[in-house]
Amino acid sequence: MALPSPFAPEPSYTHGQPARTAVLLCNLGTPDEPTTPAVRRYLAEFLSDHRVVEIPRLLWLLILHGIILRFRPAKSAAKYASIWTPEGSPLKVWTERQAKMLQGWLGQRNHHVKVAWAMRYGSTNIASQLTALKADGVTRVLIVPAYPQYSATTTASVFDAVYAWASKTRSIPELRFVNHYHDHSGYIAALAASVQRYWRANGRPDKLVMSFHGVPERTLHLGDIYHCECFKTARLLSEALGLSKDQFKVTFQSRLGRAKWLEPYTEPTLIDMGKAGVERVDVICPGFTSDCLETLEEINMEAREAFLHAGGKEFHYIPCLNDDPEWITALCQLTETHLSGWRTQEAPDTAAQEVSRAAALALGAKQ
Ligand SMILES: C=CC1=C(C)c2cc3[nH]c(cc4nc(cc5[nH]c(cc1n2)c(C)c5CCC(=O)O)C(CCC(=O)O)=C4C)c(C)c3C=C
Ligand SMILES: [Fe+2]
Ligand SMILES: [Fe+2]
Repeated sequence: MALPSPFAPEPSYTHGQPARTAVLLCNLGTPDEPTTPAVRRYLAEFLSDHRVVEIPRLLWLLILHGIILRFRPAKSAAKYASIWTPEGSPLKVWTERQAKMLQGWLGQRNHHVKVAWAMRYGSTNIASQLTALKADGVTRVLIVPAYPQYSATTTASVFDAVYAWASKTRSIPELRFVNHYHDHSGYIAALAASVQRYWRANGRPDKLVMSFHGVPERTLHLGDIYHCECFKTARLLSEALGLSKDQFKVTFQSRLGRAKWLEPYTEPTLIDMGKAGVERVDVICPGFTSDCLETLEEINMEAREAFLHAGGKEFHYIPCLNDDPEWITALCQLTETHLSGWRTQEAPDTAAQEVSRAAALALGAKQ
């Protein structure tokens, strides 16, 4: 009797076929709908990831299931409802659009590449998308996280999901990973152009606040490079805009729990500015490549309210790069660099095909 294999059977799909290359754009994930049960499902998966919360497992699971998942889903669902669009969650809508545009851009540059998108948590997950790509004959995949700054909490977690899928797969495609692009010239230029465009239309602020998603401060001491990469992005953006040190400020948002996170925190900083007589602030979130709950609700609603309440006069939110053509061009340059050597721009290697076809025939003849 044959023992069952831990790997699912699969066709030897690469046999005699030319290599097919894909780019998988991976973002964080979002609930399927802005309801308490859907948000609870999403948060349960997200916050159970040991990359996201690095404290002893048992203690954390008790806190997560005993406290957080009881109260947070309803509050978060109301926030999601305030930013939801007819097409769904903004994070999903923008990520899908970026993938479509990148497909077109790469196609125009004669790359024979399939561009897909996936989410680390929730629907359209990384495993299901990799399985679909493989079923489509893809043999090489470039993984592109939507995060310009590397963090173990986000980037490494995307990679974990890819490795987990690969560990259950017999024929693993060739894999490449983009770790970060916090200092990529195209990304910085796209950010600078979006700020300049905004300022041409709306005038300039007293301060530009660059707000990045926070992480626990402990991760910095444990060696996470995220903090340094945020500051490098901010410095490069300020240089591109010709700002002096007193014209901008880097802050960190979205703190969760009681531990110390990276400082200065965005909202208290804005409150201090409002109290100190700063009349106009413009806020940009360079670490988010798509608008989402954290930018549209936490910054453009909550932080706005806090600043104005503290005495500020004008609050302007500068949107994320979303479907900005300069950003898609940067994404195209970035992927092109990482695709090099995979010969996506050439016709399939017919000589190699002939050899493998001949080998297949010879094998067939022997059986
Ligand atoms: C322990 C908690 C969290 C860490 C660490 C963390 C890091 C981190 N997150 C992003 C990007 C996004 N986070 C988003 C939402 C979100 N983040 C956390 C917690 C941590 N994030 C929670 C609980 C939530 C859900 C919303 C809520 O209940 O407050 C999002 C938006 C998702 C959306 O659906 O719109 C993004 C994007 C980064 C880049 C990062 C570390 C660098
Ligand atoms: Fe987050
Ligand atoms: Fe938040």
